[in-house]
Amino acid sequence: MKSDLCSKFTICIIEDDPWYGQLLQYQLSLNPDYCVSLYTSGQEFFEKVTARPDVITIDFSLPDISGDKLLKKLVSKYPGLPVIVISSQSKIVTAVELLKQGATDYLIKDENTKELLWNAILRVRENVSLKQEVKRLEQQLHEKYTFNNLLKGNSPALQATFGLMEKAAQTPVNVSITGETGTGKELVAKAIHMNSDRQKGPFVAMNMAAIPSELVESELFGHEKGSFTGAQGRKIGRFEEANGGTLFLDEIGELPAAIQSKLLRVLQERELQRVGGSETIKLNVRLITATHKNLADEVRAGSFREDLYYRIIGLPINLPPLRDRSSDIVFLAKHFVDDFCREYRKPPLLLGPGVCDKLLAYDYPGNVRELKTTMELAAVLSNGTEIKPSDVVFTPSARSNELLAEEKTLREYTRTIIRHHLNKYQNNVPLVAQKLDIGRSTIYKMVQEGEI
Ligand SMILES: Nc1ncnc2c1ncn2[C@@H]1O[C@H](COP(=O)(O)OP(=O)(O)OP(=O)(O)O)[C@@H](O)[C@H]1O
Repeated sequence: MKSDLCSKFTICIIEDDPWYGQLLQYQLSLNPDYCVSLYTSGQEFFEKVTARPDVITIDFSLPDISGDKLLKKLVSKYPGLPVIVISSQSKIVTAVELLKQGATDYLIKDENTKELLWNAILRVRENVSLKQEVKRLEQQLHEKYTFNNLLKGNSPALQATFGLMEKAAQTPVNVSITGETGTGKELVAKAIHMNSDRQKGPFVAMNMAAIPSELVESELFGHEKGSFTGAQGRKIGRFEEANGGTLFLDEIGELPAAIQSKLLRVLQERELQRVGGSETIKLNVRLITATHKNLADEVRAGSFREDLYYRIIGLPINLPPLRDRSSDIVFLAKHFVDDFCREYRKPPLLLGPGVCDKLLAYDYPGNVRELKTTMELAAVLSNGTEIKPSDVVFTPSARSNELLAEEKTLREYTRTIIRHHLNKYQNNVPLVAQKLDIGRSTIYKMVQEGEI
């Protein structure tokens, strides 16, 4: 690339006064990392230099071309190249004009020029290496956030999800993600954001179920000082925080009815007013929602607004539970163990005989999150070079503990379990009977008798 210059940091000086030019060349060449060449006119520079230098210094008053014209030519030939103008003119307006046109620095010719130029070039180098570092980090970030790198697994269901995520990343359409807890809904939302043209904007996540209902409105839309008791200062809401990026609303089914209409209005009008405020804030936010509920059922039951449902549904992505994508289970288990060993600098661990069978026999109510913690614990418990079945411990889920603590009769437990399955499988009685390994007639009878 730099064959006509050299492989070091290349500096071209364009200066018609040979004595002054040589002085600058000598001074800069004291740095062994620099390769400095001198040209006495713009014409000589363009004739001799074909490769892009790292920095150019130009004399403002050359005989063959004015400083501003030369600057324009250099900026258009080498976009982004640092150009330092050296001039005997100390007029501020000239300096400002040249800086506006793309000069990196403007130095006055006097007894301090050598030192000022030395420092200006050090700054340019610092800037160049910072830009390279940013580029490298951006590249790394991009690789880190590719779908394959974020979401591990080789099941056909996950591959199909990648196809939908690709479509979502390419367009600004709203996205709604459904799936049981721990299936990776937030990860999918983040991956879409990081692969969309909003990747440099913020990704803001808010879980509706985690916020007391009386605070949801102010969390989402912000508030002005004094707008309600306890509002001691202005608060910027999550919508405003996410401006220019993506807002991920988890557990959208929990959104209080009173706020649903305000959310609909904000989405339709793409602007909001903070609670207690009158200023209108324009929004440019991509919305991704998630829920483990069946929102269509919520609409039918009257607890979720139909118009809001159609507004947010956009591109639907369903993440199947982990137990229904068994080919991901062992793949993910291995991935989490490898990750854990790398992070804690432990030698790699194999999955020993019997581990895969044990992993595949379990039903993962907590999905990938549960598998992850189970495998991390297995890696901690393991004493040798492999994980044994006894290292894989499935902790009873909080849900089942809670359920047992209720101390119901067996009949009541049966009813609860059947009701849960009917809700989950949209009242598909044959499927529920098959899942629970009971006769369909048992279910029909309970329904008939009003027990369910
Ligand atoms: N395919 C996957 N590959 C790697 N890690 C995953 C995958 N799916 C989920 N995880 C991990 O599982 C955990 C749970 O994921 P996440 O929080 O995205 O799930 P969720 O569906 O949003 O859960 P919840 O409904 O409880 O909010 C996270 O640690 C996430 O990194």
